[in-house]
Amino acid sequence: MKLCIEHLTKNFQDKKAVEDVSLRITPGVWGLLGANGAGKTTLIRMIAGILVPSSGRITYDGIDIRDLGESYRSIFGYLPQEFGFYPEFTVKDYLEYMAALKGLSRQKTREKIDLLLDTLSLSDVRKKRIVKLSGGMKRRVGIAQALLNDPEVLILDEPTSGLDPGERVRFRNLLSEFAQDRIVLISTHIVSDVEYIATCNAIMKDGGITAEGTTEELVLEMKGRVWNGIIPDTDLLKYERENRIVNLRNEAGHKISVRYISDEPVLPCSVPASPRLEDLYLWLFPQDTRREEDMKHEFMES
Ligand SMILES: Nc1ncnc2c1ncn2[C@@H]1O[C@H](COP(=O)(O)OP(=O)(O)OP(=O)(O)O)[C@@H](O)[C@H]1O
Repeated sequence: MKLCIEHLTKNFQDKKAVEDVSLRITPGVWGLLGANGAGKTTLIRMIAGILVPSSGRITYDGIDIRDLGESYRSIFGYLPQEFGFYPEFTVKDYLEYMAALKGLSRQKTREKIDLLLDTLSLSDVRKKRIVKLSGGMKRRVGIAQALLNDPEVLILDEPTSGLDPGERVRFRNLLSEFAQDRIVLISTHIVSDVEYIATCNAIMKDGGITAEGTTEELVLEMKGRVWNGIIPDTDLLKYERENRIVNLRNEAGHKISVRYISDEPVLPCSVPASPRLEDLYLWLFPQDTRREEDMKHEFMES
């Protein structure tokens, strides 16, 4: 079971959304990390066979997915960022409709829907119209449809948006279990979605893959660059302007404990911190580092 992406490029007029991307994806959970506009959705839509690459190819077990046609779709599950449904559909109607599109038998459809509704805590709303559901529930319905055909390859685009923290944890556990002998690719800019469950991560930036490896391999890059310091709370904005602060916590006595990235310790009372994948991500995508306005807001609320 191997999904190979070979020198894949996608141009939209003069915009190169994906440029010369190559990946060999084997069973396990893969995290595809990148900021907004990095090219993740474009790459995923090509893997899903919805977008035709400008150049390069994608093979599954050595055969071009365009030649696999219907048989590729039957082993494939996909949760797009936004999924469409008729407004009249109840959860059950929608899942039955999707099961029919995927060619499941009636018996299999019934069994699978019952199981997924139960696993995703949707049994109580099976007769509810999807439009009436909360964002998190809608997302879980989307996840259920992606799992209907027990896909060998499961691709999820920003799967946890709208899920509450408890749902996120349950969802991560579900995926870890599901990925034992399958390929699960999760595209996200939320590092914690993949940090502890991904067998491998690929980080996308400006249409290309800038880093690839296990979480342990990737965080090595940040070794000796992550620190914890303590600053007076009145100096937060000054320090924030001058340093790459990735996290903070209010302490007693008008102090703030600050996690920051720097080649050298520069804040008072600095001690080295164990690097995490999030540190590397924020190093690569400084624009996703906590914005000054967010920090000011959080600081004033606390
Ligand atoms: N149909 C299109 N026509 C023109 N440009 C596009 C099109 N689709 C995507 N792009 C551009 O390609 C780049 C990559 O977009 P893409 O949606 O793949 O990024 P992304 O990493 O998925 O971002 P997000 O997390 O915001 O969805 C962006 O600059 C985007 O504006």
